[in-house]
Amino acid sequence: MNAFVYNAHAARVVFGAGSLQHLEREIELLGARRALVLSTPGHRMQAEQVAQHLGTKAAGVFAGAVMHVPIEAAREARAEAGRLRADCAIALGGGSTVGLGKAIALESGLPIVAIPTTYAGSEMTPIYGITEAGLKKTGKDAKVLPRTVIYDPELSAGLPVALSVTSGMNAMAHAAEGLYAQDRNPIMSLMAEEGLAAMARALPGIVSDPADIEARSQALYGAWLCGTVLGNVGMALHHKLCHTLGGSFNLPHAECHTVVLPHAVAYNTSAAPEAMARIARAIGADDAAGGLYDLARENGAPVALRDLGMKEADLDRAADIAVSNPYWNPRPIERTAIRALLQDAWRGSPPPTR
Ligand SMILES: NC(=O)C1=CN([C@@H]2O[C@H](COP(=O)(O)OP(=O)(O)OC[C@H]3O[C@@H](n4cnc5c(N)ncnc54)[C@H](O)[C@@H]3O)[C@@H](O)[C@H]2O)C=CC1
Ligand SMILES: O=C(O)/C=C\C(=O)CC(=O)O
Repeated sequence: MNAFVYNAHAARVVFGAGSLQHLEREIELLGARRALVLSTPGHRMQAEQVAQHLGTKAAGVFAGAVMHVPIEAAREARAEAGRLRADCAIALGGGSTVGLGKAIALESGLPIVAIPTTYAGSEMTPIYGITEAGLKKTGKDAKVLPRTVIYDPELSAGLPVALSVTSGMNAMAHAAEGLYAQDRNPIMSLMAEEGLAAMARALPGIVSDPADIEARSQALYGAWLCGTVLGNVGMALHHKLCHTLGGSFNLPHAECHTVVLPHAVAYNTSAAPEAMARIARAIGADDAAGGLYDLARENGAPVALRDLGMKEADLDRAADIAVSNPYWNPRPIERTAIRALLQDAWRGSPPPTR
C-alpha cells in the first residue's frame, strides 16, 4: 500500500425519507436563529414553504440561485443575508443553490445547511465556483463546506428523469476520478466504489419509476459518497474537460459530465488499471469506459457533445484550453489525443479501448 494522508471533513448528515421535518432541530443545533432560505427561481415555492414552516426562525427567502454562481447573484445574496441579519443559510436545491450558499459562506463564514435535491454532490465538498466576466474560478475553503446535510429522498422524487440520470453521472464522475487521483487513499477508494455501485443500481430504478423512494434513496446515498470523494481527493482530466466545456462554451453541467466521462476514463485506461477494474466491478461491467457509456445510453442520457449544442468548429479551441493548466492526470496530457477524445465525444461514438 502506498503512503497517504487522510483528512476527514466533518459534516453532520441526516438521511431518510421525511427527514426535512428535522430542519428546525438542525438549525437549533447550529445555534442559529434566523435562517435565509436559498433556491433557484424555479424552486421558490418550495423555499417559501420551508420558510413558512420555520416561522420566526426564517429570516427570508432568496430565490436567485443560478448555475455556475455569477458574481452578481453572489453579491445580491450576500447583501440580502446581511440586510436580513441572517445567521445561517439553508440551500434547498441542486449544485447551483449549494454553490450560492458557499459564495455567502466564503465571505461571511455563515453556516450552511444543505438540502440537496439533485445528485451533484457539492454539499460534501469545500470546493466553490464563482463566475465573473465570463470566467469561472474555483477554489477550496473549509468555510464553505456545509455544516449539516439533510438528505430527504422525497424532495428529489420530482427531479425529472433526464436530469436525474445526468446528475447521477455527474456524481459518478467524482468517484471515478477519485479512484485514480494522485492523492487517493484506501478510505476514499472504498467510498468511491460503493458510491458508483449505489448510483449504477439507482438510475435504472429511477428511470422505470421516478417516484420509487428506494431508488431515490440509493441515488442520494451514492451522491453523498461520490461527493465526499470529490471533496477529499483531486480531480483529473475529466473534470478539467467539463470545466472547459461548461465555463468557456456554456454547455449544461450534468449533461456535459455524462457525455465526457466514458471518454476521459478511456483516455486513462492504460495508465490506471486498478482504478478501471474497480469502476467496472462497481457498475457490473466488463470494461469501465464502455460500461459508463452503456449506463448513460441505456438510461436515455445524451452521449454526444453535438446534442448539447457544442459546435464542431470549437473543438480545437476546447482542446487548447483543456491542455493549458491541466489538472494532474495519471496519463500525460497530449494535445493530439485530447483533440481526438473531444471528436469522439462530440460525435457520440462509444469510447475506444485505448
Ligand atoms: N463545488 C462542487 O463541489 C460542485 C459544484 N457543482 C456545481 O453545481 C452546479 C450544477 O448543479 P446541478 O445540481 O447539476 O443543477 P442545478 O442546481 O442548476 O439544478 C438544475 C435545475 O433543476 C432544478 N431542480 C433541482 N432539484 C430539483 C427537483 N428535485 N425537482 C425539480 N427540479 C429540480 C433546479 O431548479 C434547476 O433549474 C454547477 O454550477 C456545478 O459547477 C456540481 C458538483 C460539485
Ligand atoms: O465539475 C464538478 O462537478 C465539480 C466541481 C465544480 O463544479 C466546481 C464548482 O463550480 O463548484
